[in-house]
Amino acid sequence: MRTLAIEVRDLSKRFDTVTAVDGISFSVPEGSTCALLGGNGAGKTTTLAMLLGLLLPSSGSIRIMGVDMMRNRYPALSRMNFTSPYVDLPHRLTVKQNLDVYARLYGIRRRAARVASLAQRFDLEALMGRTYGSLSAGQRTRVALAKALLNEPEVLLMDEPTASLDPASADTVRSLLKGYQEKSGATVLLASHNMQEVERLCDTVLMLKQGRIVDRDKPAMLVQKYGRDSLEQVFIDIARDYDRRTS
Ligand SMILES: Nc1ncnc2c1ncn2[C@@H]1O[C@H](COP(=O)(O)OP(=O)(O)OP(=O)(O)O)[C@@H](O)[C@H]1O
Repeated sequence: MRTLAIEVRDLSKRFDTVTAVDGISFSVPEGSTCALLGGNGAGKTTTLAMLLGLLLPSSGSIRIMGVDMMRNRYPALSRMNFTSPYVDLPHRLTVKQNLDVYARLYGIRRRAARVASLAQRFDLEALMGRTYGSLSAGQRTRVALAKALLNEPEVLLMDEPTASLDPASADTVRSLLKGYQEKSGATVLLASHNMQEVERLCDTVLMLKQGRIVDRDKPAMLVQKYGRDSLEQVFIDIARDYDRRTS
């Protein structure tokens, strides 16, 4: 049996009157890629933020690489990384300075070589001297992705990794992510609204609705189960409360 890289049990998050995440349980086996899908406000970002320790859960447990994240997440954090449109990099530092600072923070050996190699992979070489704050949204996304791979994470959490990228850049980034995942054997959990991305990258899908997991399976199995041609149609069915038993 494969080792579980991520194990979430009965996880909930309440904000005053809103229950953003409502008792979800799931696990992600080591080396696999799992998608969190759901409409706006379904609880994807809140779930990822709790996994990263940015938000304290109201209840439940999280284990990442066997580490109880509620007790002491530090042994796991150095082996993880993340991208999120809600967490910015320092605007006044150049791209090169940003990557260098994070490489120091992560204690990377042979920093210059690692930064140069990621800059080349993410097509950042021409941007290295520019301040991060002066970049376009898509350029910032590429920098954030390079930053996320600096420490060669074993677990990668990604919130909308290609949201602001043009189709060609998004395609390149997906290939890079898939290549990294296959080469390193990393475990990836990503939230996305892009169904083609999910079908291409993910082994399993967790369908979230109003903070609950309403379905879970391999992308192809979901398409088959709902009698549809694509994951996009399944997503719309679930969002609109389609009852497959009556079809
Ligand atoms: N800090 C907060 N205070 C109050 N409510 C919050 C807070 N953060 C999130 N929520 C609420 O929790 C619910 C889940 O939000 P979350 O951002 O996790 O959804 P999401 O699935 O990531 O949505 P989207 O696809 O729109 O990014 C929403 O109803 C949201 O309004």
